[in-house]
Amino acid sequence: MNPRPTVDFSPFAEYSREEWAGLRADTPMPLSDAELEGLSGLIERVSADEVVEIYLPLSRLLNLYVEGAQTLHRASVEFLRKPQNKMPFVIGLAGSVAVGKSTTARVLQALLSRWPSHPKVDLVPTDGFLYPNRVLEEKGLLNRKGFPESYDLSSLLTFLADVKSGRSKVRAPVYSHLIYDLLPYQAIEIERPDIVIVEGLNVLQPAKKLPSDGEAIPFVSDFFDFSVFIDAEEELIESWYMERFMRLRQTAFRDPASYFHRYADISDEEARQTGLSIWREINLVNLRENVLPTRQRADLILTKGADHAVETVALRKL
Ligand SMILES: Nc1ncnc2c1ncn2[C@@H]1O[C@H](COP(=O)(O)OP(=O)(O)O)[C@@H](O)[C@H]1O
Ligand SMILES: CC(C)(COP(=O)(O)O)[C@@H](O)C(=O)NCCC(=O)O
Repeated sequence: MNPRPTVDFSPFAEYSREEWAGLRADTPMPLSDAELEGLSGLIERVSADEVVEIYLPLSRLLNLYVEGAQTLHRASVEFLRKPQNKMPFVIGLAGSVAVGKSTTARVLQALLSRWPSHPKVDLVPTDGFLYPNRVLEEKGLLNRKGFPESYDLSSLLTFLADVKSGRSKVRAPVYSHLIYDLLPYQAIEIERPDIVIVEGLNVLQPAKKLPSDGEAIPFVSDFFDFSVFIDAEEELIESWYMERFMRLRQTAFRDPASYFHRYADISDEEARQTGLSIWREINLVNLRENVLPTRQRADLILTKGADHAVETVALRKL
């Protein structure tokens, strides 16, 4: 008997690194070595190969989506015969703690802002929408930072609704990893952006009912025009988390203002144990319970291997 032909039900088309790199076409590499250096996070610089082979094709694809949305917006303004403000294109960027969201967000911001049709690209990390430590403590959530319930969801939704209604100036609160809390008098102000990149663990979470009135509320991702999930094996992410933790111990934790200052002077082994237990008891649990289950909701999944090198790219079929 002939085996049944296999049917591909996956909503994604998968590209190997080589196939994806070939989609760059003639997009020029717009970043100098010095700019790349400035963009990288704490430990390793993002390699020029990575930018050329992965992030340039992605910026080219996103440019097509953004220009398509701009054309559609102009057509509907004409149809409605009502003047409307500039409408930013919103990109959601999700994935585990330490998988490389903020580094990727900064690379994309730099690349996307080189296109003349969308030069103003703003970046908003969702940690600014965590409840302040005082509130987390009252709610018994101080050890659940990053879990869905640790965010002020209505404030995040209000921010996104303001951005997507074309308001000319919108402010987002700011979280500090140094003091491990919100910065009370600071805000990210975004003013008439072309693109907003919203980066955070939980941006693809399904909607929850707000306890206040039991009304159904939107998904955060309802406000996204495109979303990206960054994925990697747990062991790799743990090693990136630990590398960053041990490096911070020699840098930021030395600052007496740092919440983690007490970890600056303990032995390497004690620090390693502390970092590992924060990873295993908080961030890994959150990855398994809340973050990973949202992966299939993204429009594009970047899967990384060792050294943060992207090995496959899965793009939602249109
Ligand atoms: N593409 C990359 N190439 C090299 N190192 C990277 C890359 N992306 C992230 N890193 C490193 O991995 C660690 C975690 O990255 P980060 O962007 O801070 O993660 P997240 O925002 O997801 O917590 C940092 O030390 C950063 O320097
Ligand atoms: C601040 C974070 C929750 C990330 O927030 P995000 O910007 O992804 O919304 C995370 O990086 C973090 O610090 N988690 C807390 C783990 C701990 O208690 O140390």
